[in-house]
Amino acid sequence: MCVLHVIPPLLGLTAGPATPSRRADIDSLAARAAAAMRDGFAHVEQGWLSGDELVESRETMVRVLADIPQAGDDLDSIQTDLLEPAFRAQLADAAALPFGNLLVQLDELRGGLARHSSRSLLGGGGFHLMRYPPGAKFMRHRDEEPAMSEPRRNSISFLLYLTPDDWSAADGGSLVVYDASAAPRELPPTAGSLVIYDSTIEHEVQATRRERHLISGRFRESDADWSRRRQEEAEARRGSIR
Ligand SMILES: O=C(O)CCC(=O)C(=O)O
Ligand SMILES: [Fe+2]
Repeated sequence: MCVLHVIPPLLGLTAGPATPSRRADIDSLAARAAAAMRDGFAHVEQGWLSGDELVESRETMVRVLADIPQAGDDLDSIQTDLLEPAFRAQLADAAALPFGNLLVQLDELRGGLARHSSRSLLGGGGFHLMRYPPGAKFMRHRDEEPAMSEPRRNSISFLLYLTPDDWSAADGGSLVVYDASAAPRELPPTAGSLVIYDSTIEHEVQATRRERHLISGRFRESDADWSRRRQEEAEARRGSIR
């Protein structure tokens, strides 16, 4: 996998605030995702991005990737700090930030998830622009290893698919999630869909037959908060068994 750290080029997208109705939608989404995660499931929100927002995000993705050398047959993952408000603040022209409006909405989502899941989510986290060429796949993994300890841990992951509208089963590239469902769940990368899951849930990507674009992001916690929360959750489970 090709991992590059880039200062994203400034592209002409405006970073207007999320509208009040959109904010209410995001809070409701956060509540539903937090409830799913509490029960050990990934949450899938179909059509989270649609219309102009989806088109603009796809165009931005293609423009940013066009400026970066590509690895060829392997999947490219371009790591950016765009989810970090401090990083965004230091950019000369904040109004021309790539993914500006989307980033504002993801800040709202982080706040909503923190409230509804009682996690002390930190600002920033990974914001990866991913491109799978035909034939690429991603082996089974977790975005956070429970056994490891680091100052900052991935807590909640999200995947936002910027695939073509006419993605079909024949195109492959499904995400397979090993969550609390009775059997692994195969989720096609439907355009504009957003998948939210606890970063410790295992998942993989089946081989795609068509170029496949997405944004893969992480909201983080400090290790101390992560460990305390895990312990409290384990105690609550023991309490409910008794
Ligand atoms: O490509 C996908 O659907 C999943 C990507 C992924 O698992 C990751 O970025 O950690
Ligand atoms: Fe992953």
